[in-house]
Amino acid sequence: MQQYSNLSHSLQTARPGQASREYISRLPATAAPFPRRLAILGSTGSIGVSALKICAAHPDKFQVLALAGGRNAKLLAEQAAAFRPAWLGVLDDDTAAELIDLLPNGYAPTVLVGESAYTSIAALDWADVVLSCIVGAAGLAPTLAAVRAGKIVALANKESLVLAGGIIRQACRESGAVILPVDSEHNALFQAVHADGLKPVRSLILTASGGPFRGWDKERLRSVTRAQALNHPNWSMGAKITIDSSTLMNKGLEFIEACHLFGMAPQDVRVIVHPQSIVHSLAEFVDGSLLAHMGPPDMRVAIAYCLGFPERLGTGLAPLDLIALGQLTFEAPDTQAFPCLRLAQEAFAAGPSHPVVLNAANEVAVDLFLRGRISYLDIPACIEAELSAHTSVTVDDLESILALDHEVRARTLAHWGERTEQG
Ligand SMILES: NC(=O)C1=CN([C@@H]2O[C@H](COP(=O)(O)OP(=O)(O)OC[C@H]3O[C@@H](n4cnc5c(N)ncnc54)[C@H](OP(=O)(O)O)[C@@H]3O)[C@@H](O)[C@H]2O)C=CC1
Ligand SMILES: CC(=O)[C@@H](O)[C@H](O)COP(=O)(O)O
Ligand SMILES: [Mn+2]
Repeated sequence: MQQYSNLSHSLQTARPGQASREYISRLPATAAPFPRRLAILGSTGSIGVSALKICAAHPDKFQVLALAGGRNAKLLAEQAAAFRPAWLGVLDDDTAAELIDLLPNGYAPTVLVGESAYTSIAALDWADVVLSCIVGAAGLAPTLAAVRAGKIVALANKESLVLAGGIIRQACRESGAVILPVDSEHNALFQAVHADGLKPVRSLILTASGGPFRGWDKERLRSVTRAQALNHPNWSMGAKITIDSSTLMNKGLEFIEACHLFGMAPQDVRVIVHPQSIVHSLAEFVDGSLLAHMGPPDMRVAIAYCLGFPERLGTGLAPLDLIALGQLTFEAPDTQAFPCLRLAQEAFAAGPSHPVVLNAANEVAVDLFLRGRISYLDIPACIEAELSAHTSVTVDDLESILALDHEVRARTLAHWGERTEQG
């Protein structure tokens, strides 16, 4: 793993613009040995399920060592029966009991329970690659545990970088861990920057679909329903990120993620709306060239790239039919109707504790909206109110980040959870 590890570690600790040509001669042709031993945190979610499709398609390349879900015992039991990992993780005792009941006779994995299950699995000695795809702030401690253990971390949980980008980058430097970005835009950028041998980058351009309400004004957004907001035009994803996509908070989180991941100054990361979700992002170089990554809107592309890096693995996806697509269009984001992108950019500029507040308020607001307790437009209103009330505090370790996260959650829930139920 060593050569592989060095290359990618350098990529993320240096700004691409500062990377020298020496990387090119170190590009590994056949670096990490297969089969790779894989731990998946969040295997019962949308990303986890897609990742297991890649594993099933390449049984010679991956050994599934550990799977962790939250509370979906049935799906985890099915996955465990198919892949026979030695370790399983779940959130609570009831789920563990249900899971154990469902496991096939003669297969007795170690079942770990509770929050420590995820950090233990993340740091398992035997794991080569950890796929971090738990949703939300719950993914931070496991991501950090994997990074501290020096793993190759295929990172889908963008919230980890939003909450603790600086700490994670420092931990990568100390442990030699590498992060391979799974998030489609950052994976696209990784591929574009990598393909060009890490030459100086002038800016990064993140594409956004614009979500299901692209072109709507605030008046129309007032009456958005849960079902409408969960109906993403292009991607099939978990509920929380689907709502984030619709409010443009997803792009706000991704803006922060990109700044940390690629060591970019905020003014060098731009967002454009591209409703077809075929161009997944673009890197702009000093000579004016733009390298775009295109592909079908299916996360198996990005996941396979990370799990197989630097090899490319088959995904079984049909080739893109560009003639059938006809046209690819681009437009500016509407930050009046969708203020969450601006709120995230302002939070990033305001200092490290603001993104923690942004994320906690957003997670609570999205959950309240999904439960019919607040309206769609209450989501940005709630986040803006929390950010306005916040004065910077020091968040320089996991404990202080989680303490602030819990405090903001409690306050947001107390204030917004008590409001009149929505029809
Ligand atoms: N889906 C996508 O296409 C993309 C997702 N991402 C990111 O990847 C991450 C996962 O997204 P997605 O797969 O859509 O999410 P899902 O909601 O589909 O899945 C979430 C996973 O996390 C588990 N989980 C939820 N809460 C906890 C908790 N408190 N402790 C431990 N495990 C928990 C769930 O377990 P269970 O269901 O068993 O309770 C499930 O396995 C997110 O950070 C998202 O932003 C990034 C790019 C694209
Ligand atoms: C697939 C993926 O990476 C998502 O983050 C996606 O980008 C969501 O689409 P939006 O562009 O609508 O946020
Ligand atoms: Mn994305």
